Amino acid sequence: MTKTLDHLDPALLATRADAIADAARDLAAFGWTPATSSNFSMRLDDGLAAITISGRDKGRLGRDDIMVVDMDGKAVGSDSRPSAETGLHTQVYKRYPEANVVLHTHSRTQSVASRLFANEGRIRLEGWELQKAISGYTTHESVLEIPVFPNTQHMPELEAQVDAWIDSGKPLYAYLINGHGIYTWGRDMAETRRHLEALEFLLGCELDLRRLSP
Ligand SMILES: CSC[C@@H](O)[C@@H](O)C(=O)COP(=O)(O)O
Ligand SMILES: [Zn+2]
Repeated sequence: MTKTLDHLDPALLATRADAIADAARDLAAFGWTPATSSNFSMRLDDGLAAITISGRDKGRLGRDDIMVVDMDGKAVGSDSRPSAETGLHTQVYKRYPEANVVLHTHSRTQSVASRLFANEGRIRLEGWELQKAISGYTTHESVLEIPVFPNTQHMPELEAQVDAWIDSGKPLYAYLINGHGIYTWGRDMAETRRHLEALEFLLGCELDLRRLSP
């Protein structure tokens, strides 16, 4: 059955679109969304999410740059093309019912770290106080693993890699895609931004350590 927006409160969509645009403007100002890269979404209900339209300048989003998709990534009530990476967003909503926001950015730090750690397939973070910015982490002594998946333009391949990591029982709070960027999520926009900002900081610290260590 074709889904419609009939049962969706337009005020809810407008609020979510504004929240996405506000966050995107800030992240773009940090320089993390160069050249129309990056994509952002928020869950609307069990079956729908608001997501950025493909190819838009993420630093200048308005309500018209956000559309609705179902959990199969299909456009609902719009002829626009959703983000090319919509499948990675809906995957998070399907795998993590508590997740309501997904943020994907392409910062220089994220991009360089993904290349540097690609051979190891993961970045192991340990000993950093800021790990506690990730929900569920209460001490710098814990180990926070961020996988680095090979990049591909074929989303089902990427989704399969993410599924395999989750199915192996390992915790997943974020992942890098090699030469591409980072995906992270959370219960609300504040938590998700905290995750993203902490990870950006931690990846930068790891890069500095590699640069400075003899
Ligand atoms: C402009 S290059 C980056 C894109 O290929 C992609 O990785 C990206 O993040 C943005 O794609 P989009 O389709 O606008 O959501
Ligand atoms: Zn991307």
